[in-house]
Amino acid sequence: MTLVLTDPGLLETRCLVDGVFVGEAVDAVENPATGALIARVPRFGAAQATQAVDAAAKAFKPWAAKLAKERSIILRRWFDLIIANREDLALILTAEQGKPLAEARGEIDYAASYVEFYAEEAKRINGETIPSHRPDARIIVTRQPVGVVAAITPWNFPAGMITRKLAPALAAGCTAVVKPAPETPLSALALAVLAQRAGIPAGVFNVITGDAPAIGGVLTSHPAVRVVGFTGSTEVGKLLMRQSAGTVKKVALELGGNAPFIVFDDADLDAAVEGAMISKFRNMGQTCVCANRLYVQGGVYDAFVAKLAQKVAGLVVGDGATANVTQGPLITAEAVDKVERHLADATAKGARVVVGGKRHALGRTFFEPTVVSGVTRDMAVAREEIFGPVAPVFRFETEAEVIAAANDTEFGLAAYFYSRDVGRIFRVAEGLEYGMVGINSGLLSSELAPFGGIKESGNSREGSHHGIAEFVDIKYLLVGGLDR
Ligand SMILES: NC(=O)c1ccc[n+]([C@@H]2O[C@H](COP(=O)([O-])OP(=O)(O)OC[C@H]3O[C@@H](n4cnc5c(N)ncnc54)[C@H](O)[C@@H]3O)[C@@H](O)[C@H]2O)c1
Ligand SMILES: O=C[C@H](O)CS(=O)(=O)O
Repeated sequence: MTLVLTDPGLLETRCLVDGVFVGEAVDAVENPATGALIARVPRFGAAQATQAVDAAAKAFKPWAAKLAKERSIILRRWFDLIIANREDLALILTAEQGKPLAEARGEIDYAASYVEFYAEEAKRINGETIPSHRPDARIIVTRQPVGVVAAITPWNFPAGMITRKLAPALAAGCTAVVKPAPETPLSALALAVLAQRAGIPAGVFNVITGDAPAIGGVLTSHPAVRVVGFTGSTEVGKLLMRQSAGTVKKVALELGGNAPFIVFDDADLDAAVEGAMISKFRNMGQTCVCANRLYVQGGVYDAFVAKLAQKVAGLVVGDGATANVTQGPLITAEAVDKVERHLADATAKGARVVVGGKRHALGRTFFEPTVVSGVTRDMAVAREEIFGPVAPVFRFETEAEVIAAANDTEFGLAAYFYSRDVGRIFRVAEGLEYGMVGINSGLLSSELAPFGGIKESGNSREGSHHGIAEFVDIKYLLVGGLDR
């Protein structure tokens, strides 16, 4: 399906370095639903990454010197332009990432909400005074922008993961170099076009595509880069952390997940099924906060599995650009292979496919939305991020048992549970070792809340006023001699 935009200028295929779109079209960007070539983007490497960082370093002081209100106005203009171009941005996103258009529109709204929020937060990066320990001196604490930020982002939310870093960074007065995922660079480049139109000055926001290890090598070692913001797999996050040690950079990590989704006997079962559907099947199961393990208490296990399977059977698989499609393709054929491996492992160890369970008749990167029951902790789906449309349902009997099972992972990003018992709600919420817990809800992401994980799911928070902390240095001023 040809990409027809109201503003063709948003299909930018060059990189943005120091306010100029540059680079030759080399690396293919393909539609995961059809395999069709959408565009080609530059294959930049270390040299161009260095140029981008140098441009960001040059732009830092003038950008930081602007009044907070001036940055706020420019960011608000960027927000207005994103909303005004929502449909084109959603079409680009669906074309390169595959999610249904309705979800892509939702992601553009979500991405824009961070720009809107931090356009306001820019004016509230306050300092403080602290009662002094000396009569002749005063203690002042200020918060100043760190400088150049490197942002490396994933393919599953190609717009939201950009603005969730860029908005607070720019609001704080930092400048940035963004390396988007090779599967989905066009959303980042379209956002860069709109950022330029909004008046974000040359060098403040740079986007480079190409050789990830070579670019990452520069972003994690260049002395001008103060913060490396990374959203992606835990494996790559650990690598970038190691590479950043040489120059003691702050590394803000948003990594993988393995979310438990727990349904107690006292839950509102229909609400739990609804929550499981959105938590599991949003973006075809390709989100870091997807329900990865569904634990259902014995008393409602069979009823829950039956209700869930009925809902899953009603999902419509197809090209995300087609109306009424609710499940698009997975991002690559390799992603389908991984899902197939997980299912084969589970069924070989005794799990039962209740609905779905195989590659979709559409072929290529399409997979049938699937529910498996009788799942046990020795199966790969209990330990690994599935990142596909498969809902493995475990049975449990007691509260203590399920909290222990839910915490039995190196990950700690999101967890969910359904109960209407207030004592249980507090016991389980406090017992779960996760950065975020959805209680009687399968969706918890908002720009108003601190998004992030613990353990090997990451160490940073994005969104809310907490999201600024990654991009400012706290400076302590002792003002003495006040008695002379
Ligand atoms: N915690 C969160 O907020 C969050 C959000 C979205 C995705 N994720 C996680 O991201 C993963 C899926 O995304 P993905 O497949 O793009 O992850 P990935 O780690 O493979 O890639 C993420 C980014 O890192 C880049 N990259 C890969 N190797 C690199 C290297 N050696 N040097 C520099 N950059 C490198 C990639 O090009 C991409 O831009 C999942 O694990 C998912 O859970 C987490
Ligand atoms: O995949 C990770 C994203 O952070 C998902 S969400 O849209 O923020 O929930």
